[in-house]
Amino acid sequence: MSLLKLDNLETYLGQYHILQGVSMSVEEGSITVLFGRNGAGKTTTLRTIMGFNPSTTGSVHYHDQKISGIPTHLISRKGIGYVPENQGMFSALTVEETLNLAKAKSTGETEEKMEWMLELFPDLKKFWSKKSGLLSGGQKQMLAIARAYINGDGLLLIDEPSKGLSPIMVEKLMESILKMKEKTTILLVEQNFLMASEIGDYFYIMDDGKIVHDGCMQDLKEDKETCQKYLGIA
Ligand SMILES: Nc1ncnc2c1ncn2[C@@H]1O[C@H](COP(=O)(O)OP(=O)(O)OP(=O)(O)O)[C@@H](O)[C@H]1O
Repeated sequence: MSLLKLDNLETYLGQYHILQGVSMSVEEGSITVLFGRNGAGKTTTLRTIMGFNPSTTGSVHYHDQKISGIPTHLISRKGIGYVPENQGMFSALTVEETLNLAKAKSTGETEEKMEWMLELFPDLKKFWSKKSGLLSGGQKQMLAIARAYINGDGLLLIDEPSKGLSPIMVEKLMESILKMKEKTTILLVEQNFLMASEIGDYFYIMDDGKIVHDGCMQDLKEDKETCQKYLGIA
C-alpha cells in the first residue's frame, strides 16, 4: 500500500522552477531512496512534502489524505518526521533536553519510542547530558533521527545522513536506519549509492527537477548504464 503519494509537483524557489512535475510514491514499511546529482532537487522534494516550499500545482497525499496546502506543523503532527541535511539541532540543548522536547511535542507511545531510540543509538544514552553542539557528526545525526522518530513515527524523511561522516560511521548509521524499518517507513535522500543500495527496497532518480528512473533497488544494482549515467558509478 502506498503511504505517501506525490502527484505532479511543481515547485518554484523565487523565480527558479525547481520541481518540474515530480510524481512518486512510498510503500508502507519500505525504505525508498531518492538519488540524484547535487542540485537535482532532492532536498526541495522533501521540503515540499513538509510544506516548507509548497508546490504551485500537484498534490501530496499521506494515508490517502491530502497534506499539500496545510502548514508544516500540522503535517508534522500527522506523524511525518523530518531530518534536514544540516540536522537542525539547538546546539545549546543537551541530548536529554532535545529528546524530552520531542517527547513533549509528540503523542502516542512516547516512552516506548524513546526507549527504542536509546537501544538503537546507545551513544545517545552515553552522552545524555552533553550539549548537542558538542557531539560528533555521527552522534548529531543519530540524535536528529531519534528526535524525528519520536516526533513522528509514521514516516521519516531523512536528507543525506551520510554527508561528512567516516565510512565506519556511515555503515553504523545505515544499519540503524535499516533496523528502523521494523517500525516506520523511510524516504531517504542519499548520494552514497553503495550504502543506500544495500538498505533500500525501492529507488527514484532525479535529474534537473524531474524523476528520470524508478523501480526496485535490485534492478538498479544490475543496471550499470543508469548507474553510470545518473549516479556516476562505473
Ligand atoms: N533558495 C533558493 N533559491 C533559488 N534556488 C535555490 C534555492 N535553494 C536551492 N536552489 C537551487 O535549487 C536546485 C535544487 O536544489 P536542492 O537542494 O533541492 O537539490 P539537491 O538535489 O538536494 O542537491 P544537494 O545534494 O546539493 O543538496 C539547485 O539548483 C539549487 O541551486
